[in-house]
Amino acid sequence: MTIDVAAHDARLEALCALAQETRDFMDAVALTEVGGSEIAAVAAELAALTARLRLAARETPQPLEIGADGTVRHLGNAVTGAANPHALPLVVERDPERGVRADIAFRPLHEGPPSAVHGGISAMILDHVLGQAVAAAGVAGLTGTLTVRYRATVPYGRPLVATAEHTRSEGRKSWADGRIALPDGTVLVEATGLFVTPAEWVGLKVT
Ligand SMILES: CCCCC/C=C\C/C=C\C/C=C\C/C=C\CCCC(=O)SCCNC(=O)CCNC(=O)[C@H](O)C(C)(C)COP(=O)(O)OP(=O)(O)OC[C@H]1O[C@@H](n2cnc3c(N)ncnc32)[C@H](O)[C@@H]1OP(=O)(O)O
Repeated sequence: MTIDVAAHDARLEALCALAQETRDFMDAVALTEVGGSEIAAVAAELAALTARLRLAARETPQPLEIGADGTVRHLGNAVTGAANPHALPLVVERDPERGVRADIAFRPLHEGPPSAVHGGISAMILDHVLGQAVAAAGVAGLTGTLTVRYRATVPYGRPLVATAEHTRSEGRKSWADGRIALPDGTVLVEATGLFVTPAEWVGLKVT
């Protein structure tokens, strides 16, 4: 079987653009003040679009890909996947001082308590960045436990920063600490997690 790489890449690019349009749509749904009949008309158009996409569908989102250089791309990931409308998407970078870091831009869509971000959303982001910190340390694993301390409510609509670092490993168990903070370093939520490397992942190098 031959794969047209250019067509494949162009399709994925189009899918990522569709996911971003979908995020914009979801934001608009959360904030709209248009009238009921207009809402019903938009819902009908949306249902027709959904039917078009379902004409050809996969059973799972875009898969995790590990490049020859060990870099990981997971376009279907719920936190980082550019092709997944659920994702912010978060862009996680290696931080020379602190393991990994990511700029976060929460939106009104993420509201939990009035005017603040849902605690489960913050926990999801922390789960992910802690996981990437242990992966960056060469000991990628699945979350065993995650402990979250909510110090202050998390605002949406303003820039925030998530950081995390691997702290230690014992056998297949690895620990990481992380936090979501204001740009001035004020910590809003902090977490510590234990990640277990499945036996079949031992030795896997991801960067
Ligand atoms: C081969 C292809 C690989 C492809 C993927 C490759 C790489 C991925 C690459 C990059 C990843 C990049 C970033 C990651 C980013 C984010 C991470 C997202 C994290 C998640 O969103 S992930 C979803 C939620 N997560 C789960 O879905 C886990 C479900 N669960 C299981 O899959 C198993 O449960 C597992 C694997 C956890 C353990 O299974 P197991 O059979 O390997 O473990 P076992 O029993 O042998 O225990 C060994 C030692 O760990 C201790 N231990 C075990 N479990 C523990 C627990 N929960 N708490 C505390 N300690 C625990 C034991 O007490 C023992 O400790 P001791 O050695 O001291 O006795």
